[in-house]
Amino acid sequence: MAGVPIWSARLCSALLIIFFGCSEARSFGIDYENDTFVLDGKPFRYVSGSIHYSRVPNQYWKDRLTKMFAAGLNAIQVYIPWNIHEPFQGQFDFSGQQDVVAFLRLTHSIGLYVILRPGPYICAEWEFGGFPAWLLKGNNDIQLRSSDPRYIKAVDQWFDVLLSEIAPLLYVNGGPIISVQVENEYGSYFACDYDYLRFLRQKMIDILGNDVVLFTTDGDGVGYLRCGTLEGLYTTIDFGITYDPAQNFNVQRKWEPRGPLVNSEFYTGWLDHWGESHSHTDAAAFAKSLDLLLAYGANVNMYMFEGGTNFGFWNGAEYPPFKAIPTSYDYDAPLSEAGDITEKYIAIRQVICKYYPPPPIPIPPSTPKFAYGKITMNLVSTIPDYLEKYTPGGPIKSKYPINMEEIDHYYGFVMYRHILKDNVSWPTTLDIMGVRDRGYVMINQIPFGIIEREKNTTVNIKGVIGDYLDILVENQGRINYGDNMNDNRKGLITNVTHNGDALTDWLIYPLLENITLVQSFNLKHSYPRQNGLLSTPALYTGQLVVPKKAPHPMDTYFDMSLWTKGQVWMNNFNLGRYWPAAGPQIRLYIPKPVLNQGVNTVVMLELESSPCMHDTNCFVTFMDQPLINGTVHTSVGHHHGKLSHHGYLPSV
Ligand SMILES: CCCC/N=C1\SC[C@@H]2[C@H](O)[C@H](O)[C@@H](O)CN12
Repeated sequence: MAGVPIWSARLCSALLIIFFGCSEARSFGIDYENDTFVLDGKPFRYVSGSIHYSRVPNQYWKDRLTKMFAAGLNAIQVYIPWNIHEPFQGQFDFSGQQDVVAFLRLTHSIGLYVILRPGPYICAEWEFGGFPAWLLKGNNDIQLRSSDPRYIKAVDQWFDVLLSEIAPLLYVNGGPIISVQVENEYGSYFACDYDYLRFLRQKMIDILGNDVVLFTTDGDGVGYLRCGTLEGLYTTIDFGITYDPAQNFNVQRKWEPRGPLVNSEFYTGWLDHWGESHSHTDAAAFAKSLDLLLAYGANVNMYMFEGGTNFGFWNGAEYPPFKAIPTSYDYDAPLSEAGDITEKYIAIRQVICKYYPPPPIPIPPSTPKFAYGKITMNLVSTIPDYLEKYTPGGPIKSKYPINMEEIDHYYGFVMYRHILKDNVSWPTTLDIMGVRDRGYVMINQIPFGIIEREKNTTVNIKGVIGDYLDILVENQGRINYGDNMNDNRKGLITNVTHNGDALTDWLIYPLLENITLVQSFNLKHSYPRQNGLLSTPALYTGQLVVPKKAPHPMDTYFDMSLWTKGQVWMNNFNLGRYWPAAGPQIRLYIPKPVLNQGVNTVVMLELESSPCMHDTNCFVTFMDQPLINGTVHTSVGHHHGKLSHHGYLPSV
């Protein structure tokens, strides 16, 4: 699809002026003499906040954006994740939760301008930094974020489609978009490929025209700006709390001696990792620093203002070492994950009101939360028993294991099955170096251990000819930052070996894209085996009954603190990953739009250790309070010392 030429968008704008007598052409630019942005010829400073439409249910977009307007912001900053809009190469989705145009129009209607960050790379603790995983299929040595022609071809096609959607929403064309970022902290990446930046700049100009402010953002260090900036793109920086803005902005002034001062990511909080304490930034300290920045005349975007949730499999990861991001992206932001007003929100609003008239609307209330209480969960099937029924088309057969990208299964789980060709006595050690990222090893459904990338990639087994060696692999999220982003393939990316010899002939089952099938299961003979603390990965279901009267349903929180690690769906909506055994997140946010009045169906995949082995604990609880700062355990999953190699079949 060719990009819509800019003249057509410009023509629309001109016709608006002619036929509707708009008094003057709209304009947004930079006044280098007075070191300011200018909007329709008048000095303009933005006080902005970041929100990601992909992390907030679209039914709640208006609630969060209105709260941002009520805080005194005049703009929002938003990323566009490429992977939610082009799930398969050449297949585009801008509908429903992906309707970015609707989100931008809604933002405009509320009275907020937009600072757009279309990437193509966005970082953001988002899966693969926004890149679609199909970029890695077959391209074993693709160099992302460079002039690699394979990468450029994919970006070119994507930007033709995306920027054509965006052009009519530029400020000059009657929309809210006042500026557009090129790439993202490119100076932090090793490639330093100026031709790549020049390609992006030209692509944006070709479709968006010359009347939009294009800018870059990098950490406030000379080392970052050396490779992150480009002629024709306005240089901005990002940094957290400071009590000496001059020192921070001196770095920007080395590249932009004149023009507006801009902190594009003023950190209100910070990201979390499973197994590490929840991040916190003091509200008063942040407010004091914001006051100094506004007094200094800076343009500020607060990152994040509304963090939201990594629903589904959309979280990213840090590397090295590999550390996955939790489901909650609360970020200790002024608006909580559920959009609740916080102390930090009030403190920020008070500071903004020192510089601008108070917003013309009251602060909207936090949405009500309800504790729906405890429900019993029931076993549906172990994953090995589920395989035959779930994949009617049968598994993929291969001599050696195949990584997820090659089988066009990009997110979630894959089961790799090998039927033993020899009797192997205890302890036979398997090397599974290429596990990406975490694997659950079974013999005939008996757990024999957990393997983890770069931490523990060997497991001892025993078995006889014909036994099933099953390895259930979880893709915990692709690395979203740093120089290792090209190495992001998932599943088993190398062979499984014993004494250096590769095991051959594998059956490969992509898992759990369509959770609706789980409801049709009634496998009586299926029950989890237990070995030490581990139980066979298995599916469980339960029913939550919500009163059939207003104000139900309401937001609620899913507490599975007796469970260990897995995935959970509500009414087939993928709420995300849970890992209370690691923390700090102990409960998952369930937004009201996911629930129905009446019966709601929960499905859980418990990977490690089910509480249902002891009938009394097979339940989950719905609470009215979040819990994302719980106890953390870094040495999670290392049950090996407690495994016996006999395994036993408990009575279930
Ligand atoms: C020390 C690593 C810095 C990497 N940059 C980060 S971590 C949190 C934020 C978000 O990822 C944001 O998307 C980045 O642009 C900047 N940043």
